[in-house]
Amino acid sequence: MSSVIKVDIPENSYEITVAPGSLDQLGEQMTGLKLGKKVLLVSNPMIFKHYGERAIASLKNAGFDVVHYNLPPGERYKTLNSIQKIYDVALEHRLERSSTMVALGGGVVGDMTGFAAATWLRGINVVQVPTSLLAMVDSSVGGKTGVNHPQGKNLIGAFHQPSLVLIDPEVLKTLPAAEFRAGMAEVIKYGVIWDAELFTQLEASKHLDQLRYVKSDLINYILTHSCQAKADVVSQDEKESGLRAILNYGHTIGHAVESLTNYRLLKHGEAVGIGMIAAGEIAVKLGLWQKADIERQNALMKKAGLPTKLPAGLDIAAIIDALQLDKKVKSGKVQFVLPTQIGAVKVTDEVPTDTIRQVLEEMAG
Ligand SMILES: NC(=O)c1ccc[n+]([C@@H]2O[C@H](COP(=O)([O-])OP(=O)(O)OC[C@H]3O[C@@H](n4cnc5c(N)ncnc54)[C@H](O)[C@@H]3O)[C@@H](O)[C@H]2O)c1
Ligand SMILES: O=C(O)C(=O)C[C@@H](O)[C@H](O)[C@H](O)COP(=O)(O)O
Ligand SMILES: [Zn+2]
Repeated sequence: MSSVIKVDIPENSYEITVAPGSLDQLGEQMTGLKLGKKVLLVSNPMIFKHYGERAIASLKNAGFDVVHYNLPPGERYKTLNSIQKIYDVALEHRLERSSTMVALGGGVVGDMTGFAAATWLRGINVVQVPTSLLAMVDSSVGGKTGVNHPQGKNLIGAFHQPSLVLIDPEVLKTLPAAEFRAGMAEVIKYGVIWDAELFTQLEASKHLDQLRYVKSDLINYILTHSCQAKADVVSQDEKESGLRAILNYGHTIGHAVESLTNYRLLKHGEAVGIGMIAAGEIAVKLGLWQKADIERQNALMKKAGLPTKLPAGLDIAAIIDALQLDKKVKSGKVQFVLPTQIGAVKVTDEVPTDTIRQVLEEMAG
């Protein structure tokens, strides 16, 4: 079963195709988009080993002239230094304004390839072919691209929408289980912030961490509902001047924890899950959310195999300080995305620091 979701942004509209086996149709799918002949496929060694040759064969069959480059794997390499290496390859192979970079990988490859494409020759085409659950449901859609600064997460970047997002759920078969679990945090996020029906479906599933092996329509349902939620939000507010901030649910504390632990202890999705629990607890303490609802959220997080406590030994004062580097900070005030019911959130800067501290202390591992 395949589905197409439209991201409707003036002058930047594109489609997200979710279709099993579609990796072999990459070239064909790109043909209709009137892109130039030259393609730089960016991946990492592990993903390239699994899927690189198939992607390249499909591109070549469709008449594209392809070179490829593998980034070192991992969040620690999501840096300007890695972007410089992509530029070097782009220069060596004379990528032109009409050329395309194809990101074949998880969110790290996607964010960096997107940023290189956004900035090379002041912007060339990018196609996202996400291979992790997280990249399929989140990072490949919406055009946020970038890298980390040594002091903080995603501090350098640009909005640059892809020309196409091509999701082949079959590639999830090789995704390590822990990565699948981490991606599920962003799926649960959509349930809490936007799509109560998705949330209920996740609650009804017995095999949240095994879904990619189970023969059921649920994985397709999860991919399409998550992409639809993101497309709905981004279509209304491409550059986060308002509504889009809700996609940052769990990220205010999540990003602080991720960068304070030097991207070594937690995967992005795990840190976001911890941040969602913290934001939920803050919402309950402020009387915005019912206890019964946060219990549902946290039960889902446990069922998905996600951590629910802060890593041991983290300095709570350092987390509170790091919140100041969040991109949502306005006039020095930290903004939180807080749930009000399953499927709805509000953004507020009225969260007392004492409440944040109390919640973090309760969550200390
Ligand atoms: N731009 C956005 O809107 C957005 C949204 C969410 C997250 N992000 C970013 O995405 C990144 C996290 O992405 P991620 O969770 O995909 O991590 P990742 O890109 O590091 O991928 C996780 C691991 O899975 C491996 N992998 C990926 N697909 C595979 C497959 N099919 N088979 C085997 N191995 C595979 C990768 O090699 C890597 O080791 C973070 O940097 C985060 O900030 C960006
Ligand atoms: O697309 C968005 O907008 C999001 O906030 C999605 C997040 O899951 C993602 O991690 C994003 O990169 C965070 O954005 P940032 O602006 O806080 O870096
Ligand atoms: Zn995220």
